[in-house]
Amino acid sequence: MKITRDLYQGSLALLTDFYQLTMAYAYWKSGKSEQEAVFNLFFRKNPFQSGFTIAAGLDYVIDYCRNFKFDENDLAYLSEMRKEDGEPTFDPAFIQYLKELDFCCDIDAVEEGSVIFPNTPMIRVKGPLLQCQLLETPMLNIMNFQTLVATKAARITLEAKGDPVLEFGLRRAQGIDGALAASRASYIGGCSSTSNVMAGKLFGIPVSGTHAHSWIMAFESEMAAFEAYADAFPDNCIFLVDTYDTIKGVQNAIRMGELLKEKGKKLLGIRIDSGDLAYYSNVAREMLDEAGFPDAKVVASNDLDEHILSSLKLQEAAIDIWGIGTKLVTAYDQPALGAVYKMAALKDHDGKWVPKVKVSQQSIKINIPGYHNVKRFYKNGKAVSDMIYLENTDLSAQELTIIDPYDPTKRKKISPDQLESKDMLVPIFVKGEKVYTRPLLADIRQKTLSNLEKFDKAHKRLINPHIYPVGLEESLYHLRTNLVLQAKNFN
Ligand SMILES: Nc1ncnc2c1ncn2[C@@H]1O[C@H](COP(=O)(O)OP(=O)(O)OP(=O)(O)O)[C@@H](O)[C@H]1O
Ligand SMILES: O=P(O)(O)OC[C@H]1O[C@H](OP(=O)(O)OP(=O)(O)O)[C@H](O)[C@@H]1O
Ligand SMILES: O=C(O)c1cccnc1
Ligand SMILES: [Mg+2]
Repeated sequence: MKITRDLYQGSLALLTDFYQLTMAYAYWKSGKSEQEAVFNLFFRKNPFQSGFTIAAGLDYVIDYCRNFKFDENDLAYLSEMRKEDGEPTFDPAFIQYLKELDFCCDIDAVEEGSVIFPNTPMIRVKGPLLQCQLLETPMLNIMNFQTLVATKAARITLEAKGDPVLEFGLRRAQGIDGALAASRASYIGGCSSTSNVMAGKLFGIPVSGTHAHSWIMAFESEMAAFEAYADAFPDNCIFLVDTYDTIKGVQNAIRMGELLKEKGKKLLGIRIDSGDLAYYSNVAREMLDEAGFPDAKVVASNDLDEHILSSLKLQEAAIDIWGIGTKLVTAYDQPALGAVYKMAALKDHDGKWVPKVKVSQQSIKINIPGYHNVKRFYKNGKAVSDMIYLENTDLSAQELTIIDPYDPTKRKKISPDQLESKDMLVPIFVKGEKVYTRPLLADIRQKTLSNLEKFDKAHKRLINPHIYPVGLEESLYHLRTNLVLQAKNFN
């Protein structure tokens, strides 16, 4: 088998946990496969102690659902599976059922690039129980990682305060697919470009880069290396100055700048990849300015993250462009988001929806039941709170109360007629048909930036961000409380 090409043989249907398939089989056998259900995908805590999260990955989910099909190879593999007693794991009639399976769910989701918060549904799936169940693992796989990295990228780009952030992560990313998804998510989160050429080709992300220390080391002197690079790329000269001695490197870059000037070309900048970046960037800035290159940019890299970036800004480092790899694409300080996918309602045999809760000793693990949506309220263009509400609730009252799902003493009154509002979930699939027009990636990135603008800076600071209010509409709060009490046999 070719490991890195054609590995999936065109089908992702088996990219799931085995228990999804055994449950699917058992649903089918017990006559429950077509019973209608609602599931929600959500997370319980913002990553990185952030005050917000950026949604990413929906486009992959759309692609997954559109190609939701077990192909001949998948079915052959499943047919060959055996139980301990040597009998086939799956009845041939079930294999035939899978073969004919036609994706027919309704899916609503928050758009990529949305600013989102714990406990609110990112994706809501309604459809036959068996299909809803089969979507769990692949959707979580996709959404958990891309949302995590998009959030990390947004935190970094917010601290960069408009300076370009170049994503350099490919060499340290979690494998091939992890690298591609991370480049995509980093761009959604606000990075300007990627060094990953394949991500550029596949997703249309701008590709950019400088050169490595090995380039310098391949020549007899740093100056000779700069000259050869300028010869090949006279319009794209950003010289890496720290291979031997950063100050001498900047002097050489300035000499090159003068040579380029004589040819009617321009020194774009320098890159510093070691040492005290505040100190060296300022020394380099002064040298470049004095030599008549005020437009030459200083690029910095070397194990940067949002915290070091923020510190460098406070130190007034003269850095214009930030190259960030490892800590961005691996989401270094929190390797997984922890989003979950939980049943919220099931239709009974009389066609009535029954809301469902999973009870837990840990109150944070008790899900929000029912077919619900999220409404975001805005005042003077700024987001003020999110309300999770049951779709059939009458919201025409003058005043609504939202209640914190984990602390009923935390409440907020909302006067809907004095505020603008929008529902966060938008229709993606209706009965298996795609109704959503997928935006261009560059537009999603733009949306992230403009969505973040709508939030007060208190929610965006790195340390102890102010918690954005998200609450349950009162009747949903009571429904949930009663269901939990019922499940615990209190009433
Ligand atoms: N002024 C600064 N304030 C805070 N952190 C900084 C500052 N300058 C550099 N850093 C960070 O400090 C760390 C320095 O790491 P390290 O000691 O491994 O690098 P180095 O010795 O400078 O370079 P290298 O090992 O790549 O030659 C990096 O994460 C870098 O981003
Ligand atoms: O530091 P990151 O945020 O991951 O950014 C990417 C790094 O990759 C390159 O060098 P590499 O780390 O391969 O070698 P180095 O450690 O000698 O710099 C580059 O010079 C950066 O340092
Ligand atoms: O283009 C660069 O400067 C670059 C690319 C990948 C990793 N580090 C640096
Ligand atoms: Mg390094």
